[in-house]
Amino acid sequence: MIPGTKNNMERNNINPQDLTMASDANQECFPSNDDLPTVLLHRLPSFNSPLKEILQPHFHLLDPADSPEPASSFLSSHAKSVRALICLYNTPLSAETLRLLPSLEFIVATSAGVDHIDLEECRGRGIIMTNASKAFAEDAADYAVALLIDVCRRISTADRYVRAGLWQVNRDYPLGFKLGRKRVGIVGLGRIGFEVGKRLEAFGCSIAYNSRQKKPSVSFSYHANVVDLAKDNDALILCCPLTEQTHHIINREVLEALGKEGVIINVGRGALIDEKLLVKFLSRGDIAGAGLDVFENEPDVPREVFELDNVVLSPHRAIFTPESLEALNELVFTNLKAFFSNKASAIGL
Ligand SMILES: O=CC(=O)O
Repeated sequence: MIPGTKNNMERNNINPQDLTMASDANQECFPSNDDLPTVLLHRLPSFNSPLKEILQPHFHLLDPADSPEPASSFLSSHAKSVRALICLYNTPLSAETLRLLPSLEFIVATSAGVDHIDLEECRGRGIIMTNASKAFAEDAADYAVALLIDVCRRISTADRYVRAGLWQVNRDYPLGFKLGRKRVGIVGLGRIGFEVGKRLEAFGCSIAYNSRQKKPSVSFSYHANVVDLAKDNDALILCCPLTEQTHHIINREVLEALGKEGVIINVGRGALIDEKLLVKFLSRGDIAGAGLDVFENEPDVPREVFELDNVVLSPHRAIFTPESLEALNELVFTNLKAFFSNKASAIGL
């Protein structure tokens, strides 16, 4: 266990059973330094992480950035021994890079979304992969709800109004909309979507969702397609992964179905929405507003939305808090330990 993380484990519902197995495994499987499994830290040079210090005593950790060699030649000399890879945040992981790693069995993605990883290559080779939604779900869900409240009640706009000294000039600041009793449709009911639903139920909203399959254990109402979900709800919250099937899942038909009073919140990926079209709908008042944490070409944001008071913008930060990052470190450590102790069932997905 990583010291000082007990509170986070409780907060993030990491199963202590997993950790027990992982620490037993530590004693069983890593008797000497020579036997440590080789784990590659795959990261853009700008990404740093305390994971390195945490993992170094337990694994033979390779970080190409530590070597004077260029990353490509570093990989050709060390790649054969790599059994696990940590893909830090959205560092692209192509089929070409994966093919340099013939012994790779396990990928630990430190992100919730894995659209930057060549999944077809992973599937073809039977490489096991975990993502980090378990560590990030609660914070991402809080943020999605915060964006929805902000758009409905015009909080960011009100802040700008007060700071600009407009309150003194005009006391008639326009009213926002009540959130309670609104109908909210969640697109993608994974860990994050489910946490969003739980939170909004407590606000008195009715919750519906669309996902690939109906979830038998969930009481929210299921819609098999997103157009119907949009038609029947006041707001859509996007929490699904970006795949070929979900690219531009929010298209003209969905935006028209959502209608003039509708609000859209995106904490998934920018390309879930046809962004150019969204800008048109927002500018013309064909939907009521949007809260966007993600964009199609980050960090570029369409300039037209800067002028729009019905849009709340955020720089892809929904998942991040110091607490979620600590939970992420715990999760990565636990999963690697579980994997290398042949206790794949203990991997926290
Ligand atoms: O957007 C963030 C993530 O996918 O982790």
